[in-house]
Amino acid sequence: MAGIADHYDDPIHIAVIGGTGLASLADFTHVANVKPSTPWGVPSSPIAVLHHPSPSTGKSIPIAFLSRHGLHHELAPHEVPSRANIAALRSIGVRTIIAFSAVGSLQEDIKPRDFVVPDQIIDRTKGVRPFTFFEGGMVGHVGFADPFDGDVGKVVRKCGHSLEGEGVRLHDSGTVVCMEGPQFSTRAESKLYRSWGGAVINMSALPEAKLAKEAEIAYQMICMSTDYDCWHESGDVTVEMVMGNMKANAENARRFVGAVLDELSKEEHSDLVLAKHLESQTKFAGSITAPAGRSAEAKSKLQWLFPGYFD
Ligand SMILES: CSC[C@H]1O[C@H](OP(=O)(O)O)[C@H](O)[C@@H]1O
Ligand SMILES: Nc1ncnc2[nH]cnc12
Repeated sequence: MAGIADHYDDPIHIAVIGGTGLASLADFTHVANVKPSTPWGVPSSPIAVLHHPSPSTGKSIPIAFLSRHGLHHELAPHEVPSRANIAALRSIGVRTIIAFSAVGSLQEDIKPRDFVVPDQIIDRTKGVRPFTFFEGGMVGHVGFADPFDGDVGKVVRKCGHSLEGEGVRLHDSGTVVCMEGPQFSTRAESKLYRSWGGAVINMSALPEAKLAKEAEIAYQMICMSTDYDCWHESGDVTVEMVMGNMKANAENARRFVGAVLDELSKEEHSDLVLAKHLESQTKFAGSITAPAGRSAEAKSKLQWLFPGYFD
């Protein structure tokens, strides 16, 4: 692409992971495309570096944008290289991720096109997706009680509420059920998830959120409801339904993400976006394997991801 660099030298602290129907962000200046290669492979798409003027200083803040399913939605949920995505983002300096997801609603009150900022996850993936950086000779156990970052979540909720009345309807909390897919749920499963208190359902929250937690990245998902899955009498979910609602509300989704980026780019949030509150957690969580038991391969991969942690 003319005028777009293939490298970017300054660290980038904030990233957006775009999902179904959100493959780019308008209204930002696209300055570079970077393609970091990681010990876990290459990310889903080139990482676009976008310039965004900080509302408090007017200075340009770089934002990384990664398309979860690839530039043309060619990766199924179980094919998304989440380890490479998270490792690549961390390697360019990212410590805060706003992840966007199209979801089915499991509750009457969460209508198609409503937004939900979830606070919990139920894991219904089937173990076929690589879900940890700690394996093959180095064991690590990070806490995952709160899969989303409370402080980033507060900022996201405030921004969402500021757009209410302009077409945005926001639910402040909810449990996202992450299923394996790619087929949608059976009616019995959908009803079961409702009985468990699930608010919305997708195929993408995991292992992304687990890997972000291991990588000491403050991670918050923004969900946009696109359908009532198959429990509701209004009709079963289809891809047309999902894409139709995504398209119809894409402008609101972009405005929501834009408002969050405006807010996070303010000087007052500089420690938050660097996730200072998470720093070094994984150093301790990942030091359970005694040095004599650490395999050279596992160690070198983790040294790549966490320079200085496991020397
Ligand atoms: C096209 S419907 C199923 C698909 O949509 C969601 O994608 P994303 O979370 O990346 O927005 C869901 O998780 C499935 O991958
Ligand atoms: N009903 C549904 N189930 C799983 N993922 C989805 N993404 C959007 N709608 C969905």
